[in-house]
Amino acid sequence: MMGLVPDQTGAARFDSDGEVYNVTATTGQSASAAARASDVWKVYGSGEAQVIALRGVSAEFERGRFTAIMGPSGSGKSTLMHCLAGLDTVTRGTVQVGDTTVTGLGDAGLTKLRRDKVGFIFQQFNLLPTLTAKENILLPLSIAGRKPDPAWYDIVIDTVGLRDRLGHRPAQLSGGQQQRVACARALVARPEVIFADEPTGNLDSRSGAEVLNFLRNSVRQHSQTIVMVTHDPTAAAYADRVVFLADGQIVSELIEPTAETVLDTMKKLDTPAEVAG
Ligand SMILES: Nc1ncnc2c1ncn2[C@@H]1O[C@H](COP(=O)(O)OP(=O)(O)OP(=O)(O)O)[C@@H](O)[C@H]1O
Repeated sequence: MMGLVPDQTGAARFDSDGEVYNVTATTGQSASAAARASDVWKVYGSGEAQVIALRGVSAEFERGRFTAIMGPSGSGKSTLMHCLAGLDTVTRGTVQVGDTTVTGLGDAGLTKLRRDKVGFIFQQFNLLPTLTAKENILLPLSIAGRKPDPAWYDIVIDTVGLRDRLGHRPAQLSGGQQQRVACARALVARPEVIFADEPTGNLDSRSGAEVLNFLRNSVRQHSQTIVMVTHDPTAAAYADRVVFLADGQIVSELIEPTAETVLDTMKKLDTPAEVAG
């Protein structure tokens, strides 16, 4: 008998033939969380057009860990990431990044949060075409009126392997190199947490692997916190932990995932008739 079993928090647990994936994402509170969602609901529209994108999501994203968010199309992955990063407002519930309560911040507070506490990596790179790689990397710090820590800047540039490309503009770089510029831009400010939305979605598998290795190393060697939305089980396997969403709820979690265990869990989520028992 397989079923989605509501737990005490109102979230669901994936239960299949005695094999239970514990959803520790929904329990307890730890001081080491870099980001936290508590009973987050997100409703778009109203009346017949209403969509409930998140239904009481509670999750913690530990400091110095790499977490992937997976789930079927429309399950709420991007919505959750946008709410965590202060790019979208929640309908109900609370979001915290470090010691900042994001929910309730006004425009000035949100701008400060995005400038000082979070870094972003998007599928489309989002580099400014008229700026060189170096100028793109330093842009968020320049806007904030901050200077990079020279030693850290050097580490970031060497880790992403861009030293001989710093004077190039995005159009003169490959997709993989452009995404590495975007990774360096996110890392150089040492944000509390980096949110990556399908960072390898536009890359071939080799460039994708380079970017993922770089992200994983920044977690392992420099204690960066990363939360990444992906559709790709191979990409998710680079993370320390995978949180699975289905229909706006966290339904499963894997620690130390492999591409196989991620794929296996996704297959179960993709067969709702079977899941519903
Ligand atoms: N701005 C919006 N207005 C109305 N509905 C929205 C909006 N953004 C997202 N939704 C809906 O909310 C639900 C969750 O969307 P979301 O983009 O978070 O899913 P996802 O898991 O990231 O999907 P995908 O994997 O396809 O990118 C979907 O049903 C989507 O249609």
